[in-house]
Amino acid sequence: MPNAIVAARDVEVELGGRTILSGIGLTAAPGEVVAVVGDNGTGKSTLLRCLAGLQPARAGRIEVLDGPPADTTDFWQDVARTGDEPVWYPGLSTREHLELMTAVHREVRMTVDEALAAFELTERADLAPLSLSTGQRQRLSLAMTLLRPSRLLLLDEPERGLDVTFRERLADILNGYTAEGGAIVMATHDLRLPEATGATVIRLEGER
Ligand SMILES: Nc1ncnc2c1ncn2[C@@H]1O[C@H](COP(=O)(O)OP(=O)(O)OP(=O)(O)O)[C@@H](O)[C@H]1O
Repeated sequence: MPNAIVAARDVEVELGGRTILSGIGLTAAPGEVVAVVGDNGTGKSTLLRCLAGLQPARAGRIEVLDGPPADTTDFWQDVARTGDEPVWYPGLSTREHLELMTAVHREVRMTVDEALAAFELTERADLAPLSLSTGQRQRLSLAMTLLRPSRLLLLDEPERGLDVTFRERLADILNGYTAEGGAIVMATHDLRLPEATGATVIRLEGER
């Protein structure tokens, strides 16, 4: 598909001798959101890892920004990902974790203060991440991902640990990202998030 930021066709993945994904395809052009849904163990995280170049596919074709995904610094210039909890740097506060992002990326999508406000962390800025609640830490992880520039967001269960009010706020934040021309592929168990972001839904079926 011309102009697609991510395009995958007939993706097949085997793990531990089992076929986890088979015949999976998706595309996301600038401004589009794809939500991958399905029961536990149906392969949502595996698919996101394939799109990130972290999991080889046994068959099929995946293109991200006109090339095969690869775990290289060039690739990660344009692609931002959340999944497992990031490594938190000992001794650095919530604010300083965001400042790290501004130090390593030439341009950022928002200032540290704007990110703290958008992710409702202003009051917690001086605490270490490990002193935050689970949901607050997830908000910090998302803030670090959304603060840096990217053209594609790969989000694995971005709603994890978030309360209902912030899940709605997250939909607004993601809509702001796509309005700027970014594309999003997310795995989610929250069916309101795809609806609120106008996502194309891909449902994975299979063994649980
Ligand atoms: N390294 C591995 N070796 C063997 N099997 C694996 C490996 N990693 C994952 N799997 C299996 O692949 C399947 C898909 O896992 P995956 O994490 O992609 O599912 P998921 O849809 O993201 O699940 P959840 O909703 O629980 O997050 C699971 O059955 C899991 O046990």
